[in-house]
Amino acid sequence: MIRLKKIAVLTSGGDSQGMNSAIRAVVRTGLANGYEMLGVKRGFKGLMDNDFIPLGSKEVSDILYRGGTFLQSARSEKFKTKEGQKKAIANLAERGIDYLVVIGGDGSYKGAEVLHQQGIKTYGLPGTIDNDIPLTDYTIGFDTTLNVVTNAISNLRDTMSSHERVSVIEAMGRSCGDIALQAGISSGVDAILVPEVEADIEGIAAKLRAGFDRGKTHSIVIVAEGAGKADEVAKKIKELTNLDTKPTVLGHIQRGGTPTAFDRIFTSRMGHKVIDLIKQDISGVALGMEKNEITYHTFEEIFAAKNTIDSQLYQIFHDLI
Ligand SMILES: Nc1ncnc2c1ncn2[C@@H]1O[C@H](COP(=O)(O)OP(=O)(O)O)[C@@H](O)[C@H]1O
Ligand SMILES: O=P(O)(O)OC[C@H]1O[C@](O)(COP(=O)(O)O)[C@@H](O)[C@@H]1O
Repeated sequence: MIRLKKIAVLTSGGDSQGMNSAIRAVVRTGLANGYEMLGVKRGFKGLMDNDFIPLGSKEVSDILYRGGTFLQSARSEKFKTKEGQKKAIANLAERGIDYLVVIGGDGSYKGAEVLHQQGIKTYGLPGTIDNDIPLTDYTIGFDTTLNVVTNAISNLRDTMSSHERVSVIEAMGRSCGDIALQAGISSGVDAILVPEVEADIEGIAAKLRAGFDRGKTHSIVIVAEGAGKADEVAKKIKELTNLDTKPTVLGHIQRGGTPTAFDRIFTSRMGHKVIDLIKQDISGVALGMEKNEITYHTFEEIFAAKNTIDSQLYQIFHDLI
């Protein structure tokens, strides 16, 4: 009897909207190409705990439009140890898994790369809302998060305007300001603080004060979490302007919600492409989108590349305020 080749898929690190759609695309395309498909629960933790489930077409129905990940996600310190990795590799061997697809952020890519170095054929799909992975224009969930943040800012603007206040909104992004920058542009905010650029808080405060003196009824400042805390920035602005300033931390609300059409199509394309790479026996690579093409690079290339703020967008923002 011919043994079908086996592909396992897992989600790791912070979840992001579109992970379910990505799992569905990998599974359905894999099945259509004659592979046996399995899911691993709770990321690398499940690999070490031998927590696998068979995935047929039915198991991935009704998940396309759901946020989160039905395979669950986790962060695991134990997997960073040689002992943890040995356990994971032994479980993969025992089950005869030929290929492993890891959907997660840059930390998860490190995990995928250490397995690849130890002989496992691994693939990365960029699952993080932060958009902080080099060599891809987008990560899974980033577009959905932008829409969530844009809607949240719109709600805040209404009440800030009625009360003539300044709103300081903290968005996610520990080392990358893309959520703050792009949601800031889409919302027409007055100032953006990102971790990649040193903030001129006195200059921002002076502009906000001048705006109110001209008759503005509200102002919005968006700060990426890696650039400062909303309450501290709000306190400073209040001190410098004497304007009523309120902090809001958007928190995990940003990671939820049904994925946008963009995230669903993006993940469907990557799921399709990863099976294509498996068929060609190309491994140790992560996928992404560059100039609307689905592309791939080795993990090493991705780790060597630097993720920088989009200077053109940053300039566009400053020319629009
Ligand atoms: N250097 C590493 N070696 C092995 N595994 C790693 C390494 N860095 C991260 N991981 C694994 O990937 C998981 C997810 O990474 P983390 O940085 O928390 O999230 P993300 O993948 O979203 O960036 C970690 O909990 C750990 O199990
Ligand atoms: O949900 P947690 O574990 O508190 O992590 C919060 C972090 O997760 C993120 O949403 C995504 O980060 P990762 O890509 O590292 O998972 C960050 O923006 C945020 O700082």
